[in-house]
Amino acid sequence: MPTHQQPRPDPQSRAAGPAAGGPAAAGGTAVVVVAAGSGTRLGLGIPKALVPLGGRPLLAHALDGVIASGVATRIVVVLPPGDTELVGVCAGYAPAHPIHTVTGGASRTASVRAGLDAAGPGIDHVLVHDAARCLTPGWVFSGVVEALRAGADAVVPAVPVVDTIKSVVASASPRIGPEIVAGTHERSTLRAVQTPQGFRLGRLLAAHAEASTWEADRAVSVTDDAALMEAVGETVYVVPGAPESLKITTRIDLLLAETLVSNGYEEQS
Ligand SMILES: Nc1ccn([C@@H]2O[C@H](COP(=O)(O)OP(=O)(O)OP(=O)(O)O)[C@@H](O)[C@H]2O)c(=O)n1
Ligand SMILES: C[C@](O)(CO)[C@H](O)COP(=O)(O)O
Repeated sequence: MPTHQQPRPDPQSRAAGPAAGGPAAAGGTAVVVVAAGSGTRLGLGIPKALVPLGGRPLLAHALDGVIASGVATRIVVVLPPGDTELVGVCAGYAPAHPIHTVTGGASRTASVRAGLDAAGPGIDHVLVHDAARCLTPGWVFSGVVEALRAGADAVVPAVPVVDTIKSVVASASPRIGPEIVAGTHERSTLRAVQTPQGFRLGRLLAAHAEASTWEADRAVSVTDDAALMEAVGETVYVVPGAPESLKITTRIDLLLAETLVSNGYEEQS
């Protein structure tokens, strides 16, 4: 069944939280929020997680969403090296919601690895979430956790692709145009993948360990954790994502996010 035709889960079901458990939920669920990126494409000269949205840093919106979802037994935030401000944002959630902070690396994959190392004892499942997807609704977190509890070792939320996607190669006549089309993908099979991506912690750690032995160019082309799981032969399940779970990458994304916040989307999620 296409993901977009699946029913939207009842938001009340998230109140069950991690203790409710299921066949595959013996231990806790850690949420690793990766927030160590520099925000080069946004171009505001400050780490993206610190950029204000509706007057509060992106990271605060992301943490509000994680906490409201009720799925986390432990929250780990991965921060840029040398940060002094985002650590204060995290400290503001204590004592009700203690946030564990660690320093990230030069790539998203390195930052995720640092977060996984801090997942702590008694954790079965981990959700890896981009701080840049700071408006993700709680029902997306719940949907990922439900699939893990039903027995999946890897789960991604996704939405159908609305553009026609083509592969390209370098053109032999750059005077006319730099690239030519090499093929057109069947759109009905394509999904735009979001975060939080959920995993059985041991399996994701094993995939990261395997990836650390790869050649640099292969490792650099990995843009999400699910791709590491795919590369080691794991089955990755897909559950519904949300359009408002956009990744704030460029100025136009920030403008859209400002509009969503000022129209009360967070309160509705
Ligand atoms: N070394 C890195 C790079 C990225 N991220 C995180 O991974 C998520 C997705 O990355 P992206 O949106 O590309 O963020 P930036 O790396 O900050 O953006 P840019 O590439 O424009 O610099 C973000 O929450 C970002 O903070 C991270 O923790 N560590
Ligand atoms: C993980 C991700 O958000 C899934 O869509 C995406 O791959 C991150 O890409 P980025 O280039 O590191 O922002």
